[in-house]
Amino acid sequence: MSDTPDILKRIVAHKAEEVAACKRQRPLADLADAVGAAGPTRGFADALAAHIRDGAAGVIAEIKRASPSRGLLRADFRPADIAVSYARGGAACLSVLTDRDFFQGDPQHLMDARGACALPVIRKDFVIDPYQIHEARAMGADCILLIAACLEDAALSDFTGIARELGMDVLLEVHDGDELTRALAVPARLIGINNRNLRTFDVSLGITLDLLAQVPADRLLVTESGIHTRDDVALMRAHGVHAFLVGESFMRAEDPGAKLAEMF
Ligand SMILES: O=C(O)c1ccccc1NCC(=O)[C@H](O)[C@H](O)COP(=O)(O)O
Repeated sequence: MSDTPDILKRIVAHKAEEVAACKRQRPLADLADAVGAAGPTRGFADALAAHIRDGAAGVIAEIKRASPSRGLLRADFRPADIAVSYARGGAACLSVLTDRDFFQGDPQHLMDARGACALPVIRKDFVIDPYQIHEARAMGADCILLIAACLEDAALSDFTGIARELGMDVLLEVHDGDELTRALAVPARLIGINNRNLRTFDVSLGITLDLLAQVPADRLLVTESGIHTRDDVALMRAHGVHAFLVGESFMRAEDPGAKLAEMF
């Protein structure tokens, strides 16, 4: 794929234009009312931890129509129905893509999914500006994703603080040892190790296995991407990794929640 090597750069550059347009349309001050009306958060990290404490896997089940690496994943795409199916299948939390241009996502997908069940939801997008954190809460999100590869140290720390002030958890995502070192300097409870290299799209579960020893016990490690089989789940759990973020395998299944129950 000719456009893969710079996909993260392209997404971030595009995101800056998108955020600037959103700010013009709906200034931060206007978001405050929606943030106030959003109601309490549902406790994303707590829900994951509770599943694991009970001996189960903590599954963050993803709702995404398409991705840059895989193209269209699901033609029959109804976020509310998928959310209900995931809740029935035993998910601890939901992840909903809100990026329109690269994932065919939409903020409405998050609102529909969250409205259809009682599960906490992470806004899965490329956060590069505090505006998006307020926007996330305004649309109901209980957690945001921060990607170490997209943000300087100061932003990782500041954005985590803003999310916490708004009552949200943060899933701080890394892909290598340097990013993990930077992430551990930030008081985010959830550390995501993405098995997918977001620049080349290579996926290897070895990324989690190589880095997991460096994650202290007071952080909750989430393995992300490339989990497709019961063997993948068993491999991770045998290494003490009990929290998972899974998208593609569920999205390609006719009944995503049944697929979740079967794999976990
Ligand atoms: O998946 C992509 O193509 C992608 C490209 C650029 C940035 C992020 C991308 N994916 C986000 C994710 O990492 C996954 O949605 C998530 O971890 C679930 O992975 P999977 O189970 O493999 O769908």
